[in-house]
Amino acid sequence: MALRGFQFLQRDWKKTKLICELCSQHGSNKWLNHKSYRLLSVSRSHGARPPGAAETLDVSHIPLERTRNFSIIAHIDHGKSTLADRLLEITGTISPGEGNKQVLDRLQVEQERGITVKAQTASLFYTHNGEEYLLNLIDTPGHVDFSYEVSRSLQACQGVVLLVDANKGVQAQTVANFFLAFTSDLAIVSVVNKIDLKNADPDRAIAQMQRLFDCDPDKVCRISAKLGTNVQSVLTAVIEDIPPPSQCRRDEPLRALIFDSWFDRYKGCVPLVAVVDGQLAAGDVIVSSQSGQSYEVREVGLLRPQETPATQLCAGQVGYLHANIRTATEAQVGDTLYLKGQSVTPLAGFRRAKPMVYAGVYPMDQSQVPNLRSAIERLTLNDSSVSVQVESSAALGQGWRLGFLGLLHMDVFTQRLQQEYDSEVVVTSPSVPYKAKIFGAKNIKKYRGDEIEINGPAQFPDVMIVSEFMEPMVMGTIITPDAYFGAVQALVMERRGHQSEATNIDNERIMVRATMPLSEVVVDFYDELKSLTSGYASFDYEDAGYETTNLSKLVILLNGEPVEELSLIVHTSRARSIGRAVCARLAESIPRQMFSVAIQAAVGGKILARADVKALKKDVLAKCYGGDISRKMKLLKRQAEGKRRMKRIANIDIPRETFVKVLKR
Ligand SMILES: Nc1nc2c(ncn2[C@@H]2O[C@H](COP(=O)(O)OP(=O)(O)OP(=O)(O)O)[C@@H](O)[C@H]2O)c(=O)[nH]1
Repeated sequence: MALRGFQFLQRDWKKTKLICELCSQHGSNKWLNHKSYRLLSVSRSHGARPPGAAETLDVSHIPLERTRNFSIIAHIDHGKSTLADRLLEITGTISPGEGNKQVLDRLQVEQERGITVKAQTASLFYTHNGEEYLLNLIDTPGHVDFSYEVSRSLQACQGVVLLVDANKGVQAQTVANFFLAFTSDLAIVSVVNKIDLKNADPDRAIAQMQRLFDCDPDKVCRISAKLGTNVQSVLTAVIEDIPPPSQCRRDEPLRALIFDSWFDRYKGCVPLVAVVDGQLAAGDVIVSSQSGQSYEVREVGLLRPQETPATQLCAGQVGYLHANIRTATEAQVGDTLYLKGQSVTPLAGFRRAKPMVYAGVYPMDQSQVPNLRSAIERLTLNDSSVSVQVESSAALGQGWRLGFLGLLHMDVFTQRLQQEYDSEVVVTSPSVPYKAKIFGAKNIKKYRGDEIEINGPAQFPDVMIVSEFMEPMVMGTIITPDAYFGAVQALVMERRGHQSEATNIDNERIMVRATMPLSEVVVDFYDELKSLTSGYASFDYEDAGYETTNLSKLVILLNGEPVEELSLIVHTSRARSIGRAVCARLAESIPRQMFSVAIQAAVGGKILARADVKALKKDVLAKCYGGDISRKMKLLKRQAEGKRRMKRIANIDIPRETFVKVLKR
């Protein structure tokens, strides 16, 4: 396999360079100097084996009793990926070394931002009391916007390692993740990390865990994932306290649940499956229970963390398969695979993620629509929490209305579109999913029911026919030092929230639970909370249904022309203040044009706010007296490049980022 790849790369070096640029870290023009590591980099990032490492694993002899499937869960930055690195090292999956930093954070966006956005799996072999165990580890993201990755991963596990930072103690996402694991009936191994820090207080963190989660303080592992201190005790606890997947049956017909998948340009869709019953090997013909299509399996294997082929995958194990599945829509997460000719009951699959924010996503130019369509299809295969609907706009042309789990999720998704699929996009102002009850909807052709969902300003109905508007609410959990309790309460009230409880989790910190409108939370609540509490408070939220509200559509006009893409749905009491803020922000971010621009915010034809951008002719060559022509060309080229990144709306050039910026307070 590696040799074939090598010959191919030598024959077609242009393609090779392209691949490497996609991997970006290894992009280089110097083909001759780089051919060996180029092959390695292609291998690493696309999952194949490096040369010489191709050995087929046989894991069929490891019984269910010696198999453990577990996730590492924690608040953001408490050290999940660092612990995963140490576990990979201890089990010999990767060799110990300086270069092993967050090995499972393989996406470029993860490395750039230093956060995990995608759950990653690795199979480890570990000998305990003279017996070999197969441990399937899933490293999960910590940020609330990626909680769908956590809940999906937990379905493939029988237990979790719950990690708490010894310095910061229990945080809001720790509480949310604990309840996710607890309600899924999973065994919990409690671990306090970062005990090496100067101001670490593991006793305080353990006391908090005991108080909130009722865990046995003597069983909490105290570790430093960074230095490797006591990490072995985590592996022992995983083996002793997490049960094996005993509900799996190896002698039953095959049932394999797809719980992740990704697109490989050579191998097509690569599903990652949890084999629940039976076994799966190369040569088997499998059927998708969703599409009914059948495929011949070419290869099965384990992630270590690269793809490593195996003779077979047995019930209780987690691994990938290659079956020449060509289109991204064929291997959907939640699908059950079974052997052709056998009849089985499909597995329950996954609850679909409920989008928290919607935004229009459009190509920079309409000729890129087919590319963007295929990029969105391939990326949503790897991120199944994104919902997709086709939409079109007068100014931006054909595009898509995508549903995300939060603004960070939206940001990461659009960054991945650009980095992994070279698709640059314009994103319109995000909006939460509102609802409206319509008078006499039966008589209005375009409404099918009494209640409609409003996922963006373009869908906002005429207020005359609406009997009631409803907005999505969330139950927020805030953990804050008690010195900031008053400030936090004031912030919650300012954001139209109402506090339902406040619990002391120790002598210094309070956990506040409050119901708040999602629209008030989603944009910048966390930033504001962090700055109010000098970074000490943490925040997490969960869905809390809908409540009646009063909404208006704030229309933004540029030189008198309404711009749907910049319009917003707002709480009526906030229309004027948001209108003013949006006009001011637009005035700052719209570059001065050849003519003056009037920016207005209006509700139902009534102008509530206005700002102006004065006219200007930008002569980039103004300071270039005589001189070299290449210098002038460079300046003009830079100006043209800048213009390309703008979107022309109502004859006005608007920078791409403006659409999201208008929402910030
Ligand atoms: N001093 C010290 N630092 C640690 C330890 N474990 C992790 N860190 C540091 O904490 C930071 C966050 O670590 P990560 O492993 O990325 O945390 P994470 O929980 O995976 O982060 P997300 O996946 O983004 O939620 C990094 O700078 C690590 O080097 C530890 O035991 N001691």
